[in-house]
Amino acid sequence: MKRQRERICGLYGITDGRLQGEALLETTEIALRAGLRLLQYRDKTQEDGRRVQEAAALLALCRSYDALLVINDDPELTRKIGASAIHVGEEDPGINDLRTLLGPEVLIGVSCYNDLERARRLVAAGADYLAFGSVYPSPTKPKARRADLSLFRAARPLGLPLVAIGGITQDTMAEVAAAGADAAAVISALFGAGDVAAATQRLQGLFSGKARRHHDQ
Ligand SMILES: Cc1ncc(COP(=O)(O)OP(=O)(O)O)c(N)n1
Ligand SMILES: Cc1ncsc1CCOP(=O)(O)O
Ligand SMILES: [Mg+2]
Repeated sequence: MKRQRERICGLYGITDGRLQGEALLETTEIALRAGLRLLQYRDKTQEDGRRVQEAAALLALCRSYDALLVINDDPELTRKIGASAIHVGEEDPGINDLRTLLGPEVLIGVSCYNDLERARRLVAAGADYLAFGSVYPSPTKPKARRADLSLFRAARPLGLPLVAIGGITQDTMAEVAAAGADAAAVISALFGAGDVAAATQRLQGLFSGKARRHHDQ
């Protein structure tokens, strides 16, 4: 199966590490039922047994909604459950090692922070999407480096889908889309919302309403 870069668009939900087990699966299904089609499993613990169980269950759930599951950080977990996408940052394994372990068909997303040179290098190395952020102060990762929204215009010629991350809420979603991001990755404003179904629909709608059609630019 070919890497599905066109699926990197719109609302990109990332699981909240505070949700585990049944609560994680139930909340994720609420978001999927409300229309989420791109999900990252992000769990920064070392609790491998639970992580394998949760990731495998999320993969089955995502497939039943025709959603793409991306695994954060962990190539071994990606391989073990047979996921078709992984996200890595500067402290994670590099693209060459990932291709050796996971093969040519797995989609690889990379964190570029606020660094266009890093983005250029990772395009050359074979990345499938580029993430920039934190575009706003992030409640989940308050110490994350900040990145300006102007990066999305600057990175457009690199030719890959562009993801914005960090502190994105209903108040800022339209601005992120208008800046030229293809997708907006969200943890707190989605999985921390009182009504996850309503938040999914609202965030997705705000993004789609302002998304640029890049071929028109
Ligand atoms: C879509 C997306 N963008 C950026 C990140 C951050 O990755 P990283 O810098 O490796 O930090 P951690 O998430 O691993 O703490 C991401 N996970 N997803
Ligand atoms: C993983 C990560 N990398 C930069 S900010 C961030 C967390 C995003 O979460 P939130 O949407 O709650 O700010
Ligand atoms: Mg990482």
